[in-house]
Amino acid sequence: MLADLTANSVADALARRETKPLADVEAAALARPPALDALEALRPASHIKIIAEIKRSSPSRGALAQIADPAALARSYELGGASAISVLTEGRKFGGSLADLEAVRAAVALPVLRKDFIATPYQVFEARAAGADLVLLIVAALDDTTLRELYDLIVALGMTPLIETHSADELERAAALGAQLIGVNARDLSTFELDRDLFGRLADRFPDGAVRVAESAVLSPADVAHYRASGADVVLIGEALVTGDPIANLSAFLAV
Ligand SMILES: O=C(O)c1ccccc1NCC(=O)[C@H](O)[C@H](O)COP(=O)(O)O
Repeated sequence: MLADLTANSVADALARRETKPLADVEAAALARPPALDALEALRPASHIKIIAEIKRSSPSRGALAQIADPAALARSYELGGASAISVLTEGRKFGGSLADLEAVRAAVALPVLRKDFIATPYQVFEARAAGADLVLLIVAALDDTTLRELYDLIVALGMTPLIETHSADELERAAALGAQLIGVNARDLSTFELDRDLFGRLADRFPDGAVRVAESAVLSPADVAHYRASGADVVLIGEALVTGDPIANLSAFLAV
């Protein structure tokens, strides 16, 4: 499933490239004001930090929320105390787009993450051209050569890579990159199974100094407290924020 999601995202990017050649997207990326310092925004603090996600639907849960105005939702997230915004830009299964990312970028002063199945430099340039400050790279979807190439390109463009893992081996590959922002996704992206204890089992394998992000499966303040007690600096939350009152939920999650 992860392989299909990635192949589809790459195919969609190739189709966009027909009308927007790489040189144009690269020029647009370089013309953007500098990316915001996401590492500073997410650095460990005395309280948990939250990356709040714009997520309309997903392969595991189907339709979640219409989100007619992603910019308005992002403003609510900012008002509610989120430290960064994640925008799912994949169109087929998540109902997202680069237009969502651009709208969110224009609406908030927080760092914005492009969350997609990134496997080509073109997609990285697209992210910067749309105003992203962070780009997700999923270790399980990439060989080491591609992972290194994309990681270096994200950094060269002034953005921060968020390196997503789901096992001890993948954490080692993230550490070998020199990654400073590393996530453990509780969701197995092939089976969709959720394991809220995975983060805790891997927490002591993060490289020294890396910001530790627990991704997925937060439905209640107790889930945030569980991740925090296991060593998370940051949690990334989608479903619980798009299906409830975002400001009230953020407030409850930040109070743990
Ligand atoms: O959410 C899914 O079903 C999914 C399936 C396959 C690949 C990726 C998927 N989601 C991306 C994410 O990692 C989540 O949107 C994100 O971590 C937030 O998760 P949640 O709070 O559980 O909505």
